[in-house]
Amino acid sequence: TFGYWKQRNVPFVSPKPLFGNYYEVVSLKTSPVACHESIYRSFPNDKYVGMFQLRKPALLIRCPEMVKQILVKDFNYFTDRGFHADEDREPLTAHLVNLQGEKWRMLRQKISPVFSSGKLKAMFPLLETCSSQLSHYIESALGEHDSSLLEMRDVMARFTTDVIGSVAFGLQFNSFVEKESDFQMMGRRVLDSSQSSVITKAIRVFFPELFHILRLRTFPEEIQTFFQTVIRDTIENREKNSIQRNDFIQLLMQLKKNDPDEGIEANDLEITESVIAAQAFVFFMAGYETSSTTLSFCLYELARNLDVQEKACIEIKKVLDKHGKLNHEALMDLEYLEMVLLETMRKYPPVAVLARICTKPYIIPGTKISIDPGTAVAIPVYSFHHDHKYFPDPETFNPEGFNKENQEKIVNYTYLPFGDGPRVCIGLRFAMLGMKLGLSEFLLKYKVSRNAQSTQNIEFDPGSFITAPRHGLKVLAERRT
Ligand code: HEM
Repeated sequence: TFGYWKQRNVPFVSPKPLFGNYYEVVSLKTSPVACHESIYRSFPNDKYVGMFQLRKPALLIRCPEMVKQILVKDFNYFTDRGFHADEDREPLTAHLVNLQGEKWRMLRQKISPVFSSGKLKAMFPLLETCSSQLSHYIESALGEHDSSLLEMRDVMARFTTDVIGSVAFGLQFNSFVEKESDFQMMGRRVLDSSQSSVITKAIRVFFPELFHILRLRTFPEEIQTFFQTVIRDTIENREKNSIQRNDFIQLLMQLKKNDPDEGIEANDLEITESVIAAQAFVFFMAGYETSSTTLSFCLYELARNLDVQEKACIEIKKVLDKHGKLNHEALMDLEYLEMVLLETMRKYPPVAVLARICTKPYIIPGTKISIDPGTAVAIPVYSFHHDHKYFPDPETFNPEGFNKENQEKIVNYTYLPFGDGPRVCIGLRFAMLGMKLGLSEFLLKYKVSRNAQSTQNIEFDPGSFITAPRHGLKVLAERRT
């Protein structure tokens, strides 16, 4: 196995027996972000580098043109991520992120209209409720005090749990009131970053046959039962009582009934209750941590860059004056806040590496190098975002990098927080909308800054598959006067 790249004359990183180049990751000594970053930096003159994800050969891409080739032009050779769904034993894993080939294509085609701008606009009132709960919470956390040290990862996790719970599951979670709801607890268990969980996930991705033989589970059975029961009860309740609500569940139920709603194309895929449960589940899994870490990284940076914070706040007030409230149209006008969010995801892309797997024999364009089906491809988003070649002064937080003039200068396929091509994040617009709403609600009323107890430096969590701070993000919050 370890001769794979040598035989092909591809530069590669020397692997360790059994663990390949992932020993440090699996033993939680380093984060996946740091591991890929170190490989990316060790080969400054190469377009791609061979590596081994445990025993599986993988190609780490260093050249934007090749990124385009893989994500877009030659997508037909790289349709899957190499993650696995086991519909029979673990129906909750049969979701958009994991599904492969034709099944993924049909589902994506059916589900895409659910995220259209018209549908998102109709969902907006549900988001508004969550954002007003956010400011009630901050208000009570501040109480009589002028300022208070807040753990922003926790605050924003509550906000995004409420947002996604409301639109994906049709439930009011009240995460700001309850200490920890069953839902939050289940979510936390799914995202468990302990070593045993990391090892199980690694076996699932890199040794799917072994995973199956050992009858391992992606997560405990009660989690499966919990999410399925929540969806079943919601669907039953809505059908029985003819309840209509502008949320994802409603739209997915419409697909189940095969309602000929505008934009929804017919294909052979049957939308069952189990399919709905898996999608609602993945909207939560894919949307919750990504959005909440982005919001907390953003507030951490705003606490360090007070000029940026003031500029963002002035814009929010101006837009509020123009529209009378922070409605859907107002959020569309928040151009500077959008730049702030784009810069946050440049510095801290939640998904640090995009995964693809070669699905049919492929020759790297312009070479004679052949790649076999099953070979993994890793696109190191974090490393592109931190490469001086593409982003001058990458460690400085500077939203101006995304003003109209500078945005045009960004080299294509070097800025990829939501991925690209047919498998680009389906929740992109929804995520931007929710994050803008949470941030503008917050910044309108509160200021963030630093003191000796606030987080000074960020260390990434080695057990997390997304770019997350290891010890939370504390900032000082105070009321605006
Ligand atoms: C800041 C927030 C978010 C970020 C940074 C983010 C990022 C990403 C990235 C990088 C991918 C992989 C794209 C690729 O492989 O090319 C992805 C896929 C996906 N995301 Fe997001 N995401 C966010 C929020 C959301 C939300 C809110 C939802 C749902 C409500 C969502 C649902 C999905 C789904 C279903 C996929 C799989 C798409 C497919 O394979 O067809 N994401 N996301």
